[in-house]
This record gives sequence, structure tokens and C-alpha cells, in this order.
Amino acid sequence: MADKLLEVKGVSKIFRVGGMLRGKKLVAVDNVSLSIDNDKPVILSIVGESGCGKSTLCKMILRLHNPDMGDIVMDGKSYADKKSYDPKQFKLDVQPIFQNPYESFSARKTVDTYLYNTALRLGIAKNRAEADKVVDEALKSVGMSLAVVKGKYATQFSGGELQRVSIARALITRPKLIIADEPVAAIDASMKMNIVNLFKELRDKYKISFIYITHDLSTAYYVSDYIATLYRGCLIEYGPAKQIMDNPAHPYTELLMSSVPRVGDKWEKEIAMPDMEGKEYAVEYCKFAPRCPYATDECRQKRPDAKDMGNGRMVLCCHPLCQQTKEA
Ligand SMILES: Nc1ncnc2c1ncn2[C@@H]1O[C@H](COP(=O)(O)OP(=O)(O)OP(=O)(O)O)[C@@H](O)[C@H]1O
Repeated sequence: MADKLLEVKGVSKIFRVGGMLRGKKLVAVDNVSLSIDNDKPVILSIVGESGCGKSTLCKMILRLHNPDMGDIVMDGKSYADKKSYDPKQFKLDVQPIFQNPYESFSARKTVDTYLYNTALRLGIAKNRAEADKVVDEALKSVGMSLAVVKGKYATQFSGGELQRVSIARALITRPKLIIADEPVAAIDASMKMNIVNLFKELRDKYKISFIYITHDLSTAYYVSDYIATLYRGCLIEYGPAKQIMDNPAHPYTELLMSSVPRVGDKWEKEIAMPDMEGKEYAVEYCKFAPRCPYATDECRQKRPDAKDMGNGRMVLCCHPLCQQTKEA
């Protein structure tokens, strides 16, 4: 077993927007590095406002996009080494959960069909009787059961219940990593904590790590072991969640944290300035400088280097708001 479950190494993704001839390059993910250890499962939240590159980064981890630069290594296997890629093993190890559970299940098939398919097609169960057991166990892990779910269609569940079924489906493969892209965004505020609590339970019980992509800072605040803040494609702050949230080093993280925490709150309405998005993606110096209350000439002249704050913490800022992190 490799030391690291996941290593994202200097990864970038460049899109061409506005046509092939007149279009421009948009660096949606810009030289991002982060990692998750194999021996200690964690919940890593990726936060940042709309369009900062959260989904693009996760699509690269899920192998739905190829990185244009850098590499991703999953449990010791480099994505660049296409020959050693085993799609079935990858599906067993890494499972996605999407934002809207009603889009994950067709209205024409009963939801248990999806769970049986996952169990049988990926070889977790050899026959229907074994699949009954596997599916029931997975549903029980999320507080449901086959008896309750069997024969029902997606529309017969609430959003929170159906998201639990999606999580049960992901659990069937006994994954090492679950990537949940805005899993509570389409769910009633009262059920949000219920779902993120489940992530904590599953982390501890089954030793699964989670990448939790979210706009919802209040749930990120509550659930995360580590936080990665993205801004215009750059990883601007990364490290242990409590340290970052209590004592942010980047002015953008400070701005985000000032809106924490009320369940269901989003910060984007207060601070997003979409008209600046294209310009900020393109700037050659610090991408946050145009909005930063502390920006100096230095910030408007060069890209900041990643500063190691100690204790696994990193900040991308010319003038971090705090210096060395104390040991946890
Ligand atoms: N296939 C694509 N082609 C061109 N541009 C893209 C493509 N996918 C994403 N982008 C652009 O890349 C940037 C990052 O998008 P991404 O979806 O990763 O952001 P996000 O942080 O997940 O946003 P949201 O929270 O709204 O889902 C955005 O400016 C987006 O418009």
C-alpha cells in the first residue's frame, strides 16, 4: 500500500473559451497540489465560489478530464501511466456522489436496480441472493434498508433520502475515496447536516476518505479535517480545517470565514463579482489582488509563491495574515 491514497501534483487544466480562432485560454485549474494519506481517512473539503475550478479538479481526479499539466497518483498508480490503468479497480476504489440525486436515478427504473447493478456488474456479489445481502448492508449503513427501498422509484423519496441511496450505492464497492460534488446543494436545509454527519460516520466506520466539494461553508466548517480553498483555479490555502478556519492566513479565506456559519448560508451572493471573473483568471500577478483589501504593489507585480506554514499548511499569498502554525 502506498503512503498516499491520493497525490495531486502540480495539476492544471486549460480550456479554450469563445471559439477556436478568437477564443482565449482559461486556466480553470492552475498548478494545484494536494494529497491524502492512506493510513488516516479524512474529509477534505474543497471550497470556493462558483467557477473557481472545484468541479474541474474533481473531474480530473475521477479521470473524466485529463490534466494538461502535472499528474495525479491514486494509491501509487500514476494517471500518466495509461497502461497500468485498471478501470474496474478504479471504479471499486473511487466513487462519485453528485449534486442532484434525482438526476442520478432514472424515473423509469426502480432505485434498487442501480444498487443491484453495481453489486453484480462490479463482481461484489456473484448472484442475486448475495446481492440482496450486499445491497441491504449498504442501505443499512446509511440508515435505510432493502425492505424500505425495494420496488420504489426516485420520485417516491425525499431529496435527503435519495441522496442516502446514492451514498449506499457508492458504498457497495467498498471504496477508499468518495468524491462528493455539492452533495447537499439540492437538499432541504434541515437534511444537510444529516448527510454530512453520515460522511463522518462512514469515515470512522469504514475508513473511507471523502473529498467534499461545497459552496456551503457552514457544513464544511463542521465536517472537514482539511480544507482546500480555490480561487480562480489556484489553491490559495490548504491545511488542517480548524487551524485555517480559526486563523486564516489568506485574505480570501478570511473573507469567506467572515460569513460562517449558518446552515445553508452561501457566501457567493455577498462577495462574488462575476464581471471580474475573466480578467482575474487572466492576471499574471496575484489573482486575488484586484479584490484584496491588503494588496500592495508587490501583489500587483508577481505571482505569490506557495508558503509552507508548517503542520501541513500552505498559503499562496505575498503577505499571509498569520505566520507559522503551531503544532496541533
Ligand atoms: N468544458 C469546459 N469548457 C470551457 N470552460 C469550462 C469547462 N468546464 C468548466 N469551464 C470553466 O472553468 C471554470 C471553472 O469551472 P468549474 O465548473 O470547475 O467551477 P466550480 O468551482 O466547480 O463552479 P460551480 O461551483 O459553479 O460548479 C469556469 O470559468 C467554467 O466556466
